[in-house]
Formats: sequence, structure tokens, C-alpha cells
Amino acid sequence: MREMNTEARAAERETAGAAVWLHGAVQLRKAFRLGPLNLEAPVGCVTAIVGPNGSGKSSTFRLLLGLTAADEGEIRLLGERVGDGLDDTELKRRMAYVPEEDSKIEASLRGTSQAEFVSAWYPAWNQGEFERLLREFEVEPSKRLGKMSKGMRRKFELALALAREPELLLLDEPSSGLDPLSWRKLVGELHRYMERGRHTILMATHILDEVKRLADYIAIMADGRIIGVYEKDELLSSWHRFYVGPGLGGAVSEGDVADLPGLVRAEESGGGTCRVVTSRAWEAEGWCRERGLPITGQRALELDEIMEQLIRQAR
Ligand SMILES: Nc1ncnc2c1ncn2[C@@H]1O[C@H](COP(=O)(O)OP(=O)(O)OP(=O)(O)O)[C@@H](O)[C@H]1O
Repeated sequence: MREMNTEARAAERETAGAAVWLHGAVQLRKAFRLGPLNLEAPVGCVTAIVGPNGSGKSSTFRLLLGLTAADEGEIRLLGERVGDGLDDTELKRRMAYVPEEDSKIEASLRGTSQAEFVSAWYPAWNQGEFERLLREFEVEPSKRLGKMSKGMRRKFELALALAREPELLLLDEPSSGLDPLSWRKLVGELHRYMERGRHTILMATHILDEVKRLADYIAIMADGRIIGVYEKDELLSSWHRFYVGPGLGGAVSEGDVADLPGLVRAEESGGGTCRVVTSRAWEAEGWCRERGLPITGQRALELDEIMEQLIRQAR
């Protein structure tokens, strides 16, 4: 049995339930500071990292994979510490990573040879599942990887990752280059993977529909930092735009809604109404009702609008 000191036990307790655990991770570069990053991606859930170009999503993946080193902080994957030159061979066998850019090194290999190599390395490799995925994605594995189209190569890499039956799947822009039909199939396959066991996905994506369909949690990144981690349904249901007024007391001004719960912005919008954005829709509704302020129009904000507001607040 593995010997553990008190500190290791405490860390294990703390990270139990988190497949990806980042605590105060910082990487300093000449022109960019990544972190401090704090993130707990729960086991059995899909966590999507979203954020503008250059916010640090791919850099975070490289840090998690130990491809680059953290200058500060601690990183654990599936409860195991990564970095500091630690031997992560066994850990890597329990996970799969599909990077944003396909490797050029393997371009001359045929898909079949690459699969043979990978299957020998991963104990949970499922050949039947691999062949099913290739059929589903309509990928011809006898082609050389460098001769596959961008979308085809991506589907090959995704099939290769899923067939390993990893406990943890790290995906950087998984649907980059996929046509709409392939994209729908991928979303279906990722759902299937999540249903098949105690699996976890951490993915970076720009496709908001992908986030809506797949994610349980959303981590928003901006300027090298994770500015917040949110439960998706809660986030999407709590941000609303209201039109308030006019009330019995006449026109509603910005000042009248200054204490509205979760108020993010308010502007007079003509006809005695005020347009407000709130991050606490239920409470804001009740607040208006109590004050006899009629809500004459209302809609939930889209994820991109919420992200824009949260990033603005964080800067
Ligand atoms: N190999 C590298 N060497 C030095 N700086 C890099 C390197 N790759 C990225 N950067 C810089 O690190 C920062 C974060 O980039 P990163 O690729 O992690 O962002 P991202 O959120 O994944 O962006 P995108 O949405 O465009 O994929 C940027 O300022 C970028 O210019």
C-alpha cells in the first residue's frame, strides 16, 4: 500500500471530488502572466473554460499537462500532483488530451499505425469503441495523418482519445474545423462518454452552443486569470434584462432602480421606462413587485452577453 504523510492525506481530502485542482498556480512569462489560477473541476462533470483570444486557455492546458512549469502554486489531476519533474507516467495513462493544434511530428504515420502505438500504451484501450467512433465520424484510418483534412484529423484524434476510456478528458477547442454534422455527432459522443462512467471533461471552447449543450460548470478566463467558475444553469437563469416602468408614480429613472438587487447597469430607455441588467433576476423581480414598478419586458441574457459583463466587472 502507498505510504502517505499527514500533509499528503490532507491534500488528498481537500482535492477529493475534483478531477482537476489548481491552487494559486502562476506562470510568469516575459509578456504574459498566467494566474493565479484557482479551479476545481468536479469528477463526473463537464467544465468549460471560455474566454477571449489570448486569455490563457491553451496555456492553462499546457500547465496542467506539465508541458510547461508553474512558478508558483499547486496542480493536481485525479488527486495526483503534477509538475516539479514528478513522474506522471501512470497518471497520463488515466487521461487523454486533445490539443488545439494537431502534432506535425506524426504527419507521416498512417492512422492505423498511430492507433496501434497508442493502444499498446493505454491499459483501458477499447478497440471496438475506436472502430465504432471511426465509422460514426466517417474517418478512413489507413490515410497518413498529414494527408487527412483538418476536420478529419481532428475526428481521428478525438476517436483516439475517447477509445482510451480516460477518467479525465482534456479538450482544447475540440470542434475546431468540424462541419455542423460532425459537430453534432461529437456532442453526442461526448454525452455518451460522460454517461459511461465516472468520467470528467475539462474543455476550452469558443462555441457557446457547445457550452450550453455540454457544460455543467463554466470557468470564465480573461487576462490570464480565471475570473469566476459558475454552475451553468444558475448562471444562465440569473442574468436578465428588464424594462421597468412607468409605474404609478410616473416615469422610472436610473436613480429609482439604483438599489435593484444584482444591478449591473441601468439606462433610461424612453417612454418613462428604464432598461436594466441584473445578475439576480429572481430577487430583482420581487424587488420591483414590492415597489409597484411594472416589468414591461424581460429576457434572459445570452452567455456571450453575460461573459462580456463579467469580464468588464473583473477588469
Ligand atoms: N508559445 C508561446 N510563447 C510565448 N507566449 C505565448 C505562447 N503561446 C501563447 N502565448 C501568449 O500567451 C498568452 C495566452 O495565450 P493562449 O494561447 O494561452 O490563449 P487562449 O486563451 O488559448 O487563446 P485562443 O482563444 O486564441 O486560443 C497570449 O498573450 C499569447 O500571446
